[in-house]
Amino acid sequence: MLEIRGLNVFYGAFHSVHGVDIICREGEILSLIGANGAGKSSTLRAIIGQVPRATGVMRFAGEDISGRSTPDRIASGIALVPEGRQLFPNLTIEENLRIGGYTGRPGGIGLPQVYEIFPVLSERRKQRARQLSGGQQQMVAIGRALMMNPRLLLCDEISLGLSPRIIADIYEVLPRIRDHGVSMILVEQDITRALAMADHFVCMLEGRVSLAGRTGEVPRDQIAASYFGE
Ligand SMILES: Nc1ncnc2c1ncn2[C@@H]1O[C@H](COP(=O)(O)OP(=O)(O)OP(=O)(O)O)[C@@H](O)[C@H]1O
Repeated sequence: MLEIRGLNVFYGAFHSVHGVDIICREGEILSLIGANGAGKSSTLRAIIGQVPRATGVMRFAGEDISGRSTPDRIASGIALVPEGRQLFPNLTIEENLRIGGYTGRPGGIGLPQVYEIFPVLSERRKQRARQLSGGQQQMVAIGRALMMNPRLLLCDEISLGLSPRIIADIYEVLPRIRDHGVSMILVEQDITRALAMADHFVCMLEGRVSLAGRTGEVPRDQIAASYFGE
């Protein structure tokens, strides 16, 4: 589904991501883990085409997307749930969701499917986004990305600032999203949560891949060591 070879990301003169390789297969959940500043968000933003400069090979669904604009990448089936949600606070849930439907791939996931995945959003669809709890806002952010009918959903720290119970609720829904034919790359700082959900993981340290493998096959202490650079 997605193949990245030798990705470099630059912010002006600053070289943020160094030669990163990532493969995400169809139907897979891949966790991208690492400490603050490891380069996880930069990698995610490079996949959707939102970094000032990136080099390397990026193939999605068999096509080279490295030279493509963000709207073209979204149209080909990649959607991002950005860090911090970035909703329109004065628009209703439904209006926020519909904004996602204006871009992306035609067909597939629409409002009925999003409301089926997140029933609470259906009950509150006329409420303004600012009236919602943090967890419900995060559901709207995920729902808006799903309205783009993605084949690959990129999630940037969807658990940030939420209580453990709400995080569990949101993570419980991810397999249902996968059932709609959506592969996922999850950026997380929480190793336990990230590994519990994913098929494969990639651990980053200071802009480089420090370890990658199948979850369950790599010992936990080895993952922790590559996370902290010990
Ligand atoms: N817009 C930017 N301009 C300049 N440098 C940036 C920018 N965004 C990120 N960086 C730098 O790139 C490096 C990687 O940051 P990035 O946000 O990708 O890491 P991260 O692993 O996602 O960390 P976090 O969990 O804190 O978001 C850091 O040194 C950061 O300061």
